[in-house]
Amino acid sequence: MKVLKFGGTSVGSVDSIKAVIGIIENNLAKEERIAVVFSAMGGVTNRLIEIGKMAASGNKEYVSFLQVVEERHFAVVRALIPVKHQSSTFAAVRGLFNELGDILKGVSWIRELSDRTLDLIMSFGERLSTLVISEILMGKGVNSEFCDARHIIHTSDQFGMAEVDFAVTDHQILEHFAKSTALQCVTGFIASTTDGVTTTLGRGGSDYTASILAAALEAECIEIWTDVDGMMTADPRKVANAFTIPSISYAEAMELSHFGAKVIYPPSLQPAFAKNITLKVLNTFNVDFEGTYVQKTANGKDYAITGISSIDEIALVNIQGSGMIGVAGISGRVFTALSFHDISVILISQASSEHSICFSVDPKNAARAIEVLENEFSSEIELGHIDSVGVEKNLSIIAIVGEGMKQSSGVSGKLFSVLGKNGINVVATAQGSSELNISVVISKGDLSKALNAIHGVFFQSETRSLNLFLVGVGLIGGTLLEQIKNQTQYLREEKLLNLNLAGLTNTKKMLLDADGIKPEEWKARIDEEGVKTSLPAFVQRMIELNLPNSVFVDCTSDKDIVQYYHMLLDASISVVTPNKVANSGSYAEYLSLQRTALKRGVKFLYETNVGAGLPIINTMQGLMASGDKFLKIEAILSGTLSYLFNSFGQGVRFADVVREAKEKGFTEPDPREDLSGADVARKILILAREVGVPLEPEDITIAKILPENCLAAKTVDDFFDEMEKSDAYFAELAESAASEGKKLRYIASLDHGRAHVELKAVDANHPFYNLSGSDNIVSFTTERYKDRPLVIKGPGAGAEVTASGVFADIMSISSYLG
Ligand SMILES: NC(=O)c1ccc[n+]([C@@H]2O[C@H](COP(=O)([O-])OP(=O)(O)OC[C@H]3O[C@@H](n4cnc5c(N)ncnc54)[C@H](O)[C@@H]3O)[C@@H](O)[C@H]2O)c1
Ligand SMILES: N[C@@H](CCO)C(=O)O
Ligand code: NA
Repeated sequence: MKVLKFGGTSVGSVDSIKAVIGIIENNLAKEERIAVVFSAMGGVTNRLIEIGKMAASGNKEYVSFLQVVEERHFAVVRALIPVKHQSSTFAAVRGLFNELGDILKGVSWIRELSDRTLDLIMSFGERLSTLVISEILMGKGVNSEFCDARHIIHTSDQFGMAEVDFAVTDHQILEHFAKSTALQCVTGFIASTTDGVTTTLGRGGSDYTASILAAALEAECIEIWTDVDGMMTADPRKVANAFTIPSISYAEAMELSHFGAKVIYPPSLQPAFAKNITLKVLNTFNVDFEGTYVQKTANGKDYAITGISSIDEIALVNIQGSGMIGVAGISGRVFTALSFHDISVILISQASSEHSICFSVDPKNAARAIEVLENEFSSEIELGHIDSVGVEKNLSIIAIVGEGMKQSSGVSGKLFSVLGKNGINVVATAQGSSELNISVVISKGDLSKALNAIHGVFFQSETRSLNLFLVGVGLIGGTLLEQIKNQTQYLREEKLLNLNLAGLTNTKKMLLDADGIKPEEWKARIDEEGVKTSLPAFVQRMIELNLPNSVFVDCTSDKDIVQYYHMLLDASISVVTPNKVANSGSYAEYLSLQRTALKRGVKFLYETNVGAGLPIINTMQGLMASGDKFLKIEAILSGTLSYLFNSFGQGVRFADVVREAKEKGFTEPDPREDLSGADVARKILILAREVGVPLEPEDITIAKILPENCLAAKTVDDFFDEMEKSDAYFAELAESAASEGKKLRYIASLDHGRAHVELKAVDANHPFYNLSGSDNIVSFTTERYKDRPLVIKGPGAGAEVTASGVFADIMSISSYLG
């Protein structure tokens, strides 16, 4: 025996009823013995309540509202019952509406709507839907019978939420089902007293009907047919990656639905649970989908938790005072007073200091809760033993639920760590000793971010997202987008990582889209949908979006952008950049960025500030963290200058090689920065700071490469003109080095806390002699690398290597976020 229950959406329209009939016929074809329970057509119960209230208030418009409800039922009859059988069904439906019309007329006369009358009015919803569907089945030749549950389920006269008399009910169900072999189409939700007065079963009433039947008939299974794919790991409207939980225990289902998962209402399934009857939650609109099995114990688990659920809005009430410490009975009084005033408490937390108790309630009860407690403790408040009672609003609760967390360590660690890494403050927390549920109270504005971030870490085999916001789509930014485009599939398939480009701006236009901008479409989309660029607006919008795992990527050389780094890091958004401006300003600024990132638990990464993609800064940070001491740094840090000195010589003009370097993407957007030595000076400054030497920009001495006329050039074009004029000067430089068998090298060094940059001619014995192309080289002499220095060498400029260094920083944030 199997009991099938179809909810309001499943019987809400002609098409959905067709699907329902198909499901029933399938089951009958398998020669399964089944019983079916129906809710009222979707929305009808609420409509009937409204109509009843209108009638009671003397509003005659209820008549036309009722006609609309009637027409919905007629439409189903017309569509699904063969014409020659329609008239008897129409007559029966009309008969019910006449009866309901009379009742409502009475209500409008006496202007009173008791709970008892309301139950009677509501009962028409299920009576109508079930009658019509049983007629449709009969029209299709199915041997079926309409069963008015008021004849078999008997209850107390607590209208609105009547209590079932199981002794009588079970007996009547068995007797009724023994009488006939026809398929029973049973009205959900409704029952009656032993005197035959109509009652209803309260929230989840039709599930309750199915459960009562299944328990009495000792069914193997109840199928709850609804409009979603079973119970999900999280609310799919809030978490796009949520997926169906294949198997869940009764206890877990209880916990999840207490915290807002509305697919089933477990208290109404208690009779079935008590008899270990399996429950399946299935989708009428996706018949072949497996759905969710709800059983006493769930089948093997793939994840540490089973699901996440939340209550969007709660208020947190806090009562505290030194007079509470060690005093018995305070919490008893708190909760007795609340229960006396019918205020339901959602979560309770008390720290072991006993100094305060906090609990959360529905916000609409918050003011009353305070009043109740201030009354209860008025004398303690007066004596100062209890401070006044406080309330905090605009909060949400998130609960992670699962039997898997019992006696397994690390679950709460993971929860709090992902919240921390996303800058989400936990206001209160509670975990019962059943270890089935850990609840956290957070700010309402962080709810969506928190749900997505938590879902990401606990359901890892589902793809996680990293949200990127890119500023500057020039050489490096553009190349980065190209690299991301080419890696998207690999990252998704192999690393289960979705790089979601959520925002993009160039100097003209900007575009933000939380759902992502495909890298291959960015140009077209920014053209069509972009709005005028405004960096403050971009940053503000990003912060407002409040997406989890957000990373700001600055691929400009903009000097003013840096002011936003603080704001971003402070909002727990990581920053990745090849732009050296932030780290080469004042030391105080450098330090404060480092501190802010640390404080907020996010990352500020800038590996490409020095040597492009070469692992220079990471290596230094690793050595520093592990306690090595830097004694000396010597380095060639300009890809552009390296290329120049490797390429120009006999017959090659200096200005032409600079042009080549620019074309190859080695130079700064303004090549004067490279040739003036400024770029190298910034880099050695950054390296000095990385090893704890607090230098300021003016502390670096820079030897000039260029003659005065070049340095004085006002524009980049003038600059090239001046270099052409200075050809003889450069030729002389190159020849004098070559004549001694030497090569020119622009070497930066840090020694005994002093940094300088100088132009040297080095011979073949010098370790920096053998370089080619845009090679950089750094040589670290440290306490651990004393006899032979640690050397890192390779191409230190260019679009591909720089963009891939930026990409690597982004990837390291993704692994940090887990
Ligand atoms: N080229 C290299 O080898 C290399 C290596 C390491 C680091 N870097 C650094 O990478 C950064 C980018 O270099 P690039 O070669 O791509 O420069 P680029 O001039 O090609 O690109 C920068 C882009 O940013 C845009 N931009 C500037 N300010 C902006 C703002 N406020 N809002 C939006 N867009 C803005 C510009 O219009 C330009 O399109 C620089 O900081 C550079 O120092 C470059
Ligand atoms: N312009 C820089 C790019 C790398 O920072 C260089 O030439 O080295
Ligand atoms: Na680097």
